[in-house]
Amino acid sequence: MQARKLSFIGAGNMPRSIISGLVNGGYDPKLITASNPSTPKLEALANDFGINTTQSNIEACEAGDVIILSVKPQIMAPTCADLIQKTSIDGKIMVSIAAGITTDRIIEMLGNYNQVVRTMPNTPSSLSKGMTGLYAPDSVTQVDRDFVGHVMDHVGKTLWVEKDSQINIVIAAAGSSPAYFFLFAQAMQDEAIQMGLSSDDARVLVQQAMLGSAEMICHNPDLELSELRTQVTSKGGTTHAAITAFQENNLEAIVSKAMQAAVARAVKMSSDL
Ligand SMILES: NC(=O)C1=CN([C@@H]2O[C@H](COP(=O)(O)OP(=O)(O)OC[C@H]3O[C@@H](n4cnc5c(N)ncnc54)[C@H](OP(=O)(O)O)[C@@H]3O)[C@@H](O)[C@H]2O)C=CC1
Ligand SMILES: O=C(O)[C@@H]1CCC=N1
Repeated sequence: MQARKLSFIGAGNMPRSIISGLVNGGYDPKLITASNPSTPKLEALANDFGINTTQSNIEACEAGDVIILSVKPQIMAPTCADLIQKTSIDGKIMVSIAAGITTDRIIEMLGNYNQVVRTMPNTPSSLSKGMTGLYAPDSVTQVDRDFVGHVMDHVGKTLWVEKDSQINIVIAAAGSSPAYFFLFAQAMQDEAIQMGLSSDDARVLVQQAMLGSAEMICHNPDLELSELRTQVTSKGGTTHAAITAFQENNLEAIVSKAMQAAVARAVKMSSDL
């Protein structure tokens, strides 16, 4: 697939993760530009990955064929308004990574420009272990869908959804979920420290168990997750005691409530922004 020039508007945590995965995955850094109002993140991106940087969103937009709108949802509207007032976006593919802004709303923010792809990536993209959900309206050609999918394939796996609203499920299950796993890992590390291990030893135990478990899930696609759990759980043993404690304290209900809260927040943001 022919490479195209990518410009990121906003250079915070998420675009940095994508840029890291792209460059480490072989995307030519000379084809990547990022803009940001302050310079420290731009300097770090230029030093670490050799990409082009600018403090001007307009310059970044003019440099790119594919524009990745990477600002916080709350400033997406004024950022888009500024772009369409000061430069032409005709012929460009506009990609949003923002949570809680529907595709229709992005199109509206861009003055009814409908070459828009809505995506929801996550920060493991920095290690090319990301998960990105994508949605595009009928106005976007298959060639352009394929290109945006190809870009995000550089930083992990991709999943196209049929309806814009399903991006909110991607947020709950993958966009936000690295934070759930970090919280779980932190709670385990804290308890192992309480029980008498050093912080470093507690961390290595937790991180290696988490990594190995994730790898087992990936390498055993035909095994249900419940079966992988059963394989660890000896009758009358320690795992059974721990799992019983989780279930008596409604772990499944807590997870369900947390994912529903993420979706509800995205829906609320969509109505406010
Ligand atoms: N973090 C995550 O895990 C994920 C985030 N997202 C989405 O990614 C987007 C960015 O989030 P994230 O990177 O985490 O946010 P950050 O807070 O890390 O970064 C926001 C960046 O936007 C910059 N900025 C502020 N105003 C402007 C402007 N007018 N023009 C250009 N850049 C500006 C800020 O610059 P400065 O430092 O100078 O203020 C900052 O670098 C959001 O829409 C979020 O919903 C999606 C999936 C996952
Ligand atoms: O918390 C947020 O709103 C963003 C979107 C998904 C992850 N971070």
